[in-house]
Amino acid sequence: MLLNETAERIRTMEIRGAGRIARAAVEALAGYADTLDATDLAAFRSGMQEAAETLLATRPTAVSLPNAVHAVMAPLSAADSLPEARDAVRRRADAFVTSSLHAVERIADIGARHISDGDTVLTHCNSEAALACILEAHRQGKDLTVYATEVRPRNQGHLTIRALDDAGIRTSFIIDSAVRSIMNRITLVVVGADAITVNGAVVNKIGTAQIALAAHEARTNVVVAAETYKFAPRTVLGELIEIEERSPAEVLPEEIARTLKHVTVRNPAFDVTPAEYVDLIVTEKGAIPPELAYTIIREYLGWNIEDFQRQLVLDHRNQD
Ligand SMILES: O=P(O)(O)OC[C@H]1O[C@H](OP(=O)(O)O)[C@H](O)[C@@H]1O
Repeated sequence: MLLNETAERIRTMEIRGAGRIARAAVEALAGYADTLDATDLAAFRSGMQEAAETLLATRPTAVSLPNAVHAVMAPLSAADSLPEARDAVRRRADAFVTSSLHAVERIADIGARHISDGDTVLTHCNSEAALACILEAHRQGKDLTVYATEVRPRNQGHLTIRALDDAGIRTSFIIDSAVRSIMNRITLVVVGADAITVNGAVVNKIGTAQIALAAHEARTNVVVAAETYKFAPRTVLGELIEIEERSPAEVLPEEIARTLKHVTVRNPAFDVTPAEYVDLIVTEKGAIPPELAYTIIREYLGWNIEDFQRQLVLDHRNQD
């Protein structure tokens, strides 16, 4: 698929879900590298940089996107020739896709251990990683009931109930605002993540934070299923995760909005759940309490404090 086409499909959410977005982006970069008509290495690097920026501009919140793009673009600066650079992009992209799919499988195995026979699980949105845990627990023969939310305004809950139904899992479908009223029946909340900060806060689909708050009040555990590339290295520098605000037309039809003079329709797509409302984060490297998010950033994403200090110096120089 062409790079611009992939970017558009990510922007319109035809391709969605933090992991799927990351895999689609690296595949688009590899395809672009194969066909990029560059006469020398410098032209290739700048063409690839432009392509990376087009992809990064599609959706701002899911950190899997910049992490995946970084993984593919990193070897470009070390390459000595154009064929070597082209080859490195392809190899890195293939490796990312393989390891991403493998990570989801590992998360399913590890996450399923935290789901017990007889659990009533609440999930929100349509997370590949969270669903993988639930489906694996079911596959292992655990008797589960799942509550799935609708997920206004884009209705990702419809995808979730289809997947649960296909697997033969007993499922109740509820509107987002019904969460607190059914929380006393829920024994475990399992959700995905678009980004996890260094202090263990979880950025996920709008509504996750109030689900976690209701779970906290009811003393119900909250498990987050997230690959290590959902952890946000730059939050070590104090950078905040940008929360995407999507078109008001997703929430209220324009013909109605047009008649309302004093009403502004807001459509934040994500919210932030503080670490204190999260009990466990299941990654492909193991399950950790949110307080250990920094260890994932340091050990598995390969970003250490020296990298950040160098980055800070560079940022200051650029500002001067
Ligand atoms: O990577 P996986 O686990 O599939 O999804 C992680 C998260 O990405 C989705 O965002 P959107 O629907 O693209 O806005 C949801 O917020 C979901 O929880």
